Amino acid sequence: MYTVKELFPTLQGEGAHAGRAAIFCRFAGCNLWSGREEDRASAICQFCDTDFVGSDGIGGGKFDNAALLADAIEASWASTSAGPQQRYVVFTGGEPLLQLDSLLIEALHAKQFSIAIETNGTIKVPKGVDWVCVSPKAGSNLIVLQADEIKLVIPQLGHDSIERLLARFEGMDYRNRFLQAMDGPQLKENMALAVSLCQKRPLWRLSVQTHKVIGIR
Ligand SMILES: C[S@@+](CC[C@H](N)C(=O)[O-])C[C@H]1O[C@@H](n2cnc3c(N)ncnc32)[C@H](O)[C@@H]1O
Ligand SMILES: Nc1nc2[nH]cc(C(=O)O)c2c(=O)[nH]1
Ligand code: SF4
Ligand SMILES: [Mg+2]
Repeated sequence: MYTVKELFPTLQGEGAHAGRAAIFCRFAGCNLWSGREEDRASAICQFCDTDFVGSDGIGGGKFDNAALLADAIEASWASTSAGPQQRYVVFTGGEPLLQLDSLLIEALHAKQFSIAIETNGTIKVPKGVDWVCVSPKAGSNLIVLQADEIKLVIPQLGHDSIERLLARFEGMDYRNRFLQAMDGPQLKENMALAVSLCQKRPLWRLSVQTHKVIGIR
């Protein structure tokens, strides 16, 4: 059984694949926050911009098996009139690795989908995922030490220690490195910090949450 908060066609808004047509499958639940506002201040991850509780969003629901969820993802792709080429699904959440498993990966590969994940990097990635974006969270135990993409939301630590953190990630096996300004009341300041860090440390590129800028989901 898979619990999906929402399932919708859109464009990937962030990172190396920004602008690419994708189905977003947002799984319910996360291991770093309950999703309840009253727990936010005591959570390991406190800045989340997403509602991932329950299965009541657009296209959400409980799917009894991998075949049923893969069919729903395929139907969502077809709903945009896209043909069978370039099929792409992004699993996010919440934390998708609490639910994504080899049965679902196989069912989607059988339908010629490329599979991407957005993960906090605390859970082992199953075989067969085609694109891994890891977004480490301060205070969590990062175990995904190799990925296609790292997308670090800043600031999560004092400004001095951000540069030490960047230096550490520069020495690791991430093929694309992005900084993303933390959304919220300080977005403007955070964006200025991200821009200046990208200028100072050109191994990093800026990831703008383009879907928010243009008003799509
Ligand atoms: C909602 S998370 C879900 C996937 C996974 N749990 C993770 O944290 O990577 C999706 C992406 O949004 C980023 N994100 C969450 N809250 C944000 C915020 N307030 N500002 C900018 N990015 C944020 C996360 O770091 C992650 O890259
Ligand atoms: N369009 C769009 N792109 C995204 N990239 C990462 C997202 C996420 O919440 O994981 C996201 C999202 O929610 N919408
Ligand atoms: S780890 Fe991801 S889904 Fe979980 S609370 Fe943090 S940003 Fe949100
Ligand atoms: Mg999002």
